[in-house]
Order: sequence, then C-alpha cells, then structure tokens
Amino acid sequence: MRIDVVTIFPSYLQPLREALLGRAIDRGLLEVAVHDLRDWTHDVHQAVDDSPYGGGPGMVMRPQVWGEALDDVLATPDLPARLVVPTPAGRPFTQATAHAWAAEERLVFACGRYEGIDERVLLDARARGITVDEVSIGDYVLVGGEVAVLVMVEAVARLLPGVLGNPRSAAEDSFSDGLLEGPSYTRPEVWRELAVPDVLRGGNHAAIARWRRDRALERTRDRRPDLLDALGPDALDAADRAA
Ligand SMILES: CN1CCCC[C@@H]1Cn1ccc2ccc(-c3n[nH]c(N)c3C#N)cc21
Repeated sequence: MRIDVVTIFPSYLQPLREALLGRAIDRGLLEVAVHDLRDWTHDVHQAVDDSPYGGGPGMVMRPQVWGEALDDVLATPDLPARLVVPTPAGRPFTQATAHAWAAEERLVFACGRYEGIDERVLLDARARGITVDEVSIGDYVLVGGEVAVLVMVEAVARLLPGVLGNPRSAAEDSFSDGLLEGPSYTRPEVWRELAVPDVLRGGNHAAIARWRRDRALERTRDRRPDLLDALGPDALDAADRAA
C-alpha cells in the first residue's frame, strides 16, 4: 500500500517511521510519502489560509494551494487513490473502515488546520472522479488532521499482510467479533497479592475460551452497551449470564 499525506506540519507524521510501522516501511510492506503543503504556495509568505467568507472565527485553508497540491499528489491514474479528509464533521472511522481501506492500493490523506479546508477542494476532487471520504476519529475536537491521520494509518497498516508478527492478533481484535477484549495477564502468578485467575493457569482450553468470552461480554455490557445492542438480544442475555 502507498500512503501520501499532505500537511503544513510534516514532522507531525514522523511517528509513522517508528516501531512496527517503520519496520513495515523498511520491509516494503508499506510506502509512506509526506508532503509539505507550503511547497505549492507561490508567495513570499507561503500563505495557506485566508479569512472566511461570511465572517466567523479563525481562518480557512485556501483552495488554490490545496488544488495544486492534490493535482500533483493524485496525478497517478495507474494507481487509483482514495482521498481521506479528517474532520470532526466526518463519518465515524471504525474498525470496519480500517478493514475496508486495508484493501486499497493507495490512500491520500489531506490534513486540514485552522477552521478546515475550503469546501470547493473536496467538490472539485469528487467532480474529477476521486473518491473522497470525510471521516472523524471521535466525538472530540482536535486542532488539525495530523493526529487523526496517525491513528487511521496505524489502524489500517496493522491489518496489512505481514505487518503484525502474529496475524491472529488482528483476527482477534477488539471489535472483530463485535465485543471489547477482556483482561490480559502475564507472569508473575501473584503480584502485590493479586493472583492470575485460576482458569488461565489450568490448561483447559475450552474453559479458558469460555472465561475470556464471558469477560468480553461483561466488559462490553458495562462499557459499550451500544456494541451489545448491535449484536442483538441474545448477546445481552449472554452478558448478563456471564457476570
Ligand atoms: C477546531 N477547529 C475549528 C472547528 C473545526 C475543526 C478545527 C480544527 N481542525 C482543522 C482541521 C481538522 C481535522 C480534523 C479535526 C478533528 N477534530 N476531532 C476529530 N475527531 C477530528 C478528526 N478526524 C480537527 C480539525
């Protein structure tokens, strides 16, 4: 997969080259290119923003600069791209989104700042046949799109074949079966007078699987009842029995 990110703060995306994702890049499983939006400005001040029409607080990112940047970055007809624009006004980014995007050959991320990007940039891209996804990583307000891109790229890249050491990790993710993951334990057997649950030390794999399922049901019921509702009434009954 090829990932391009356009931003006025390229260094914000440096964490993509660390650890697991950095190793995936080194192994050729992932290609990441970060572009400085200001490279497409033509004035001495490298202006990327201007006052909003209709008044209001803050500034809006100029369409001319974004238009030229995306013309260049998206100019690869042989590699169809999906343009992703993080915004608090976007559709929720979920694990299902991550799985869908993991099948793409290329993702291009446009990181807005200020009050956002002039709407005509997205309209123009869609008019030129580009798939444009406006997505939000959660119901809180950030200062710009870069942190959201870090979140989304990590969620997508970990699903790519070969990126995770153990492919079972992705298959057994939280949300993969609609439930939150239950608690995890490792050595020592007793720590600060707290013992590992007996069932996990007993070697009965069927009992361990049931215990883990019950803890996942219980945790989901307590923390994310909305997820349980989505699984239907049997799941809620099972969660109540699991407690
Ligand atoms: C605060 N300021 C005025 C109100 C509108 C947003 C703006 C800041 N801002 C500019 C570009 C930009 C992109 C994403 C996000 C963002 N916030 N929360 C999310 N879940 C996000 C995503 N994904 C915020 C952004």
